[in-house]
Amino acid sequence: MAKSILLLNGPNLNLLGTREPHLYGGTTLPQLISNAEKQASSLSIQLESLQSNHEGVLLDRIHESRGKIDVIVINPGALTHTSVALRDALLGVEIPFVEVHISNIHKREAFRHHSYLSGKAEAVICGLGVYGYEAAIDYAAKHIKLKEKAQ
Ligand SMILES: O=C(O)[C@@H]1C=C(O)[C@@H](O)[C@H](O)C1
Repeated sequence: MAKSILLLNGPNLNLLGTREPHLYGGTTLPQLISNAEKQASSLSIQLESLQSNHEGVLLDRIHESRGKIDVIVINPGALTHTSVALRDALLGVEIPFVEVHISNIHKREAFRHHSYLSGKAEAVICGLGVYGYEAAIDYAAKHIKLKEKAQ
């Protein structure tokens, strides 16, 4: 079965490009997804993606990924700081994940400094702008290839 990455973006990330560009930059979500698809393809890895403003939709997509997705790259948006359910879903399907934040959450309001996911992530990338997604996908691909070699 082809190796695959699921790229998840949480609430308000559909506004990328116009949302607080001093924090999140000018790249739109469609541009970001297109770049990610091209990068994954160059690494011979399938990429699926979903953005949702609804926690349950993200949870359902994670559940559906069990046994089908090799690594999840997720920017949970504000759910980072609030959602035990999202942490439980990721742990529940036993799929390794990489956490991405466009901004440096540790340089922002105190309520953004805590993540319910970071303690279980393979890696946490924040503050690199949208390049963080490129780094995360590169890391995820390496994780997949290392796992293939070990088998
Ligand atoms: O930097 C980001 O990508 C994260 C995106 C959001 O929407 C915020 O709620 C997070 O606090 C930070």
